[in-house]
Amino acid sequence: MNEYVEKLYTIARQDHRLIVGLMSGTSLDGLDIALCRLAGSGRNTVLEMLRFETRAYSHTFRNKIRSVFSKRTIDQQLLCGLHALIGQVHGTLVNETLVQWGVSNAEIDLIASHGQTVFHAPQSLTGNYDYPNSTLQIGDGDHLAVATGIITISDFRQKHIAAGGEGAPLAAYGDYLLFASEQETRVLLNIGGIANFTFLPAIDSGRPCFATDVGPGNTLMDQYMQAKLGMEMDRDARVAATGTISEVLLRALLNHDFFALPFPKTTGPELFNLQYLADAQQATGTEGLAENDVMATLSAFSASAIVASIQRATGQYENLQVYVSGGGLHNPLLLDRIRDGLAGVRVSSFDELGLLPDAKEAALFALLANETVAGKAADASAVMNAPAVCMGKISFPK
Ligand SMILES: Nc1ncnc2c1ncn2[C@@H]1O[C@H](COP(=O)(O)OP(=O)(O)OP(=O)(O)O)[C@@H](O)[C@H]1O
Ligand SMILES: CC(=O)N[C@H]1[C@@H]2OC[C@@H](O2)[C@@H](O)[C@@H]1O[C@H](C)C(=O)O
Repeated sequence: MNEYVEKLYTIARQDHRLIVGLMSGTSLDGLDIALCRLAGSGRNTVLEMLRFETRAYSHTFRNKIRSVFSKRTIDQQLLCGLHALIGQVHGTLVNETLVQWGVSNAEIDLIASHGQTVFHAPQSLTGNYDYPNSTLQIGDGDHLAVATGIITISDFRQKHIAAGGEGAPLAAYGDYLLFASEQETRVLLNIGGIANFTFLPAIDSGRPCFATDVGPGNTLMDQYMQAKLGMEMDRDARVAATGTISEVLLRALLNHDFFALPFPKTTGPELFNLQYLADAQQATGTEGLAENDVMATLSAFSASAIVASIQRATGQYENLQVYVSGGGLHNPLLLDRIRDGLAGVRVSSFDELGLLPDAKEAALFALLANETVAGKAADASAVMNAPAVCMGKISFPK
């Protein structure tokens, strides 16, 4: 028998597993690395985060990814090269981080690698029904397995699509398994490049859970800051806070069919990009708006889309509790606007649920790998659009 088949069998039967979850999101800021201890599976899963670190990408590496990221026309040689390069870089970052933590590779049971999304193309976005829903994450898992000597599970989104989904948001599974409460109705809002939330009505209510993308989180603000001001982000909303919202531009930004689509739905920077902003500015004659006013408006755009979606999903619910994770949690202006828009609803940081907000998505992929080796496919069947599948492909180190 292949030694790794036997090893995987042993790992699957352990009462707990040490899994390194990896996430590189749409912000391209770096690789989130979460060392998690997972016991059990399904609704009995206990996830404990032991270590977490974001390893920032170098400027050069980030720009290499940007050369193909969410673009419809690209150089295929670059895409091919990046598929291998990202796998290698992630392998090196995991090795370095484990050394830094004083953890040996042999102690780790599995790596769970999301990879880098370079294009997301649900039919609802492309309008082209000759092709199925599709999404592409690169950074091949074989490179991670060989570089680290650790069995690696990667490329989680394809099975979701094969089973009828859009490949996202996969947060639905972990959010439901770990955080659905018997009595409390919860919205778990993640504000990354794209904002998404999981709606978890109290289990006792018997109502369906679902996870959906909402629209832009930080991506438009980041893209604008990079293009116009040469900065990676509007740290602490210093620029947006000095601007004035253009109501006419805000209305134009919010006027897109995506916002009227029923839940659950997904999107990406393929739609929410600088062209989207330029079109709205042109339609409203606001091309001359000062940069801080544009930033104030983009911040209001993200906040309004988030508030409207949460209200639409939860309208009739009382005692609603919103828990926020993702980089947008660190943007005070954005958070204030969301709180103002959701007046009467408790909006707090995700760490109230016992998990570091910045680490949530990386930990989620550790949980998905745990389900794949030790769970049952049907474990999240209470969630709408969460097909009962085990996700990810398994790479052996040899
Ligand atoms: N102090 C801060 N002030 C303002 N914005 C911040 C701050 N810290 C982080 N952010 C925002 O958060 C972003 C990173 O968020 P995060 O790491 O959650 O994104 P991601 O995981 O790449 O996205 P996604 O979930 O869409 O894949 C940054 O690009 C920035 O826009
Ligand atoms: C295709 C893709 O990479 N989508 C990401 C992205 O970032 C946020 C949002 O858009 C979400 O749908 C998803 O990631 C999270 C981890 C998810 O699948 O739940």
